[in-house]
Amino acid sequence: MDAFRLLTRSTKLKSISGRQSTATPLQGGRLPSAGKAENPQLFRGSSAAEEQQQSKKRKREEDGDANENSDAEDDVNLDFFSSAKGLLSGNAKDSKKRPRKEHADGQSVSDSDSEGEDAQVMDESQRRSILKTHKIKVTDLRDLEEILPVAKSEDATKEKEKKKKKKEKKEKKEKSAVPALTKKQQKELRRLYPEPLVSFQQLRKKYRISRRLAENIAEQGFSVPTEVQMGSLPLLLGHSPYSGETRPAETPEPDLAVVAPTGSGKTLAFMIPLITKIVRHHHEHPGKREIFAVIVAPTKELVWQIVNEGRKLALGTGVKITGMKKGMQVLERTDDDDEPLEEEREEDNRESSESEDESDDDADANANGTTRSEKKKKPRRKSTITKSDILVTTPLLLVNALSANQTKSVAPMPSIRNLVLDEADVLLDPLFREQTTSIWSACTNPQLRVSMWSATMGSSIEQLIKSIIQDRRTSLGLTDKTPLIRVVIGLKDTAVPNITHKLIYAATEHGKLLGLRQLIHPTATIAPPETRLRPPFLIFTQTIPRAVALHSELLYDIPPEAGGSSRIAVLHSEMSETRRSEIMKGFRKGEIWVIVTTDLLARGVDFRGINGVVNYDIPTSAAAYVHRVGRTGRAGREGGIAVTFYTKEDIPYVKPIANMIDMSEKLQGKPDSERSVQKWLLDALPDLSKKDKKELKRHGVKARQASAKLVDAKERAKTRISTKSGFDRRRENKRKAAIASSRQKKLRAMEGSNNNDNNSGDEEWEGFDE
Ligand SMILES: Nc1ncnc2c1ncn2[C@@H]1O[C@H](COP(=O)(O)OP(=O)(O)OP(=O)(O)O)[C@@H](O)[C@H]1O
Repeated sequence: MDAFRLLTRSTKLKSISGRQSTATPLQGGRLPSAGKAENPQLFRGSSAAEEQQQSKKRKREEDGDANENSDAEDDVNLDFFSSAKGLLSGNAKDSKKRPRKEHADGQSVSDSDSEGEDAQVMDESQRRSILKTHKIKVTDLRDLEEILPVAKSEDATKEKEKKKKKKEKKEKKEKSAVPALTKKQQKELRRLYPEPLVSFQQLRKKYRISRRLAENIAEQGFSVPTEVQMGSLPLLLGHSPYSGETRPAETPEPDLAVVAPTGSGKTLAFMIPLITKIVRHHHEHPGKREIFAVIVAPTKELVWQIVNEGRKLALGTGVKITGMKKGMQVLERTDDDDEPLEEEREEDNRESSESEDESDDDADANANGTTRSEKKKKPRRKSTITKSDILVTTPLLLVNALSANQTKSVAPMPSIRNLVLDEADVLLDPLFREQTTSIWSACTNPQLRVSMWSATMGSSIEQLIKSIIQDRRTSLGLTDKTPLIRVVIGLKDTAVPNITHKLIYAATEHGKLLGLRQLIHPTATIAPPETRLRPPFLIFTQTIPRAVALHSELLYDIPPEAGGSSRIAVLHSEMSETRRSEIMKGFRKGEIWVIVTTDLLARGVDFRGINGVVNYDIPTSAAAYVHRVGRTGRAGREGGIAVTFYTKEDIPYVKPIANMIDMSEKLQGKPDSERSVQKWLLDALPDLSKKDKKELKRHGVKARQASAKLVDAKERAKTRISTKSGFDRRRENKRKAAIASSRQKKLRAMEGSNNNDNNSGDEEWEGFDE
């Protein structure tokens, strides 16, 4: 027997996330592309189901004394608010008072449920323990006054007794009730411990999702829910955050803000509840089809990915999911303003054939029993009012559709009950904010629920969300108090914990190119093994011209016997939809190995087995770093690497990235000596002022900006992506110009001779070209 194994039998090489110590990506079997991830969960001790069993066992052993919870947070003494707290978070103290009742509740549910263990209700210590193990944190974001209805109503009664004499005093009293709590107490008051989803079987047994949907989930090979699914599905499917009990009819579905790592399965987490709700809606209103939910995503690539994922889940459930296209009509209008221009109609037809999903059936064509070719022949107004259940769109496409290409005010969409903002922080960023809020306010249904999802969400975004919700309530005159709940998985705004980070100083632009070549060439011996890249991988640049230039530099770097230039592609927003879609397909099929791109592919796009990400140009914010590198290490896959190059020009901007890498490695439990960012470097890098951060986010590193006006010629020369000398480049440019002018001449000469042949005689003959 291997002596080392024997010695280490009982030793777990544990990192902070409870994972086994990671080996280098060179060990082929551990590459993200090596196959299916064993477990998609990022934070785990044992599986959630095991955890539930262990927890039950512990509980039995403790013989009803489950209240001796070791969780430090339980020690908070909140006598003053005991009734409200018990109602809201059901804390340990409160459960001490009501163990029998909770037990009795759990019993009654399991008694009435014939489907066994999965349908049983967990007690609070179990819920806390599982949520803690999986780093799921649920918080009520409402104002404390709203969270404390009991305390408030008691106050109100007292005031009534005093016959409303001291109105000012009362307000003072109400206000001072909150500051009386310490920050810790307030925090604990906001914390919720909803029952997590421990297995996908529970979806059917406990939350009564449709049989077909459950089958579709299983067919896709999803066996264990990820943390974001564990935490958010019960909230959205009808489990009350206030206790372990099934949500009473009067408890509304909350608005939800979810911050969970990249690749952690957020799409599934918002799709399952939507499909479930719509299936129920169809059941209650047979024959009625209207747009029930809108999902907004920032790029077309992400829109079509969501459509495709959604369609796989909705197969056979009767739920229709449509991707928004230019010129598509989503509302019935009585005026003629929506009649599209001829070119729009053409574009619409073109996009239909370009969508990533070949089976992209137009909702109306299906509803009318017509084929796509028949549809094309018909006038558009009669055939394209979308009768889909879920519409997936970019903000601009929908705003244009609702405002007759921004010639009218945005029309309301009262049928929408659910609005999902995927990559919510970017949708609420100034770039998209106006469009997103227009869509939000167009959803006038009083029962609208909004859910917002991203791997990063700053506190300013949370504040913005709260104020939008409040403004909407005021403008629609709504009195409901739908809670806004936040679910955070792991540490907020950090990179996914299962990838290796490398920050490499390349000094100059030329140095970056050399560095990249060393990474790509499998035969290069100078490349350190842990930073050698295995395809498929993505390379990010700051601008479109830089992506194009880098692509043409790398075109011949992959040997012909391995497929040569066909293996590498460039993808950016100025390319045609068809080409973009072809490249995405080619990459997914494994025909293309490397994509050089801009931040267009930084968010949301899911290529399951990407082995690495190269930040050829540094990302423009820490959040952008999190999203870019999150294209690898999806669904818990280990072994992905993220390489970031920086040059002299980047030094003033690189600190937020270096900090982010350092924090991620700390969380991974890497010792100081193995960190890719050494402490001396962190100390030496200059801090970035708020203003500079903003500027960087908006325009990127100045020297690389696409706009010629902003950068002088000398600076631009420094950041040019090319290995050719100035002399060679000038010579080549001259040669290209000579060829072009000769072609022109020939063309003109041919046109001249044609005209002569036709006896048109309009143009002067310029003689033969030599
Ligand atoms: N329970 C699960 N088990 C295994 N794989 C899963 C599970 N849920 C989702 N996945 C897979 O995980 C991958 C990432 O999912 P998804 O694209 O929804 O991530 P995300 O959280 O939206 O990421 P991003 O923040 O980058 O948008 C997908 O390939 C998806 O099929």
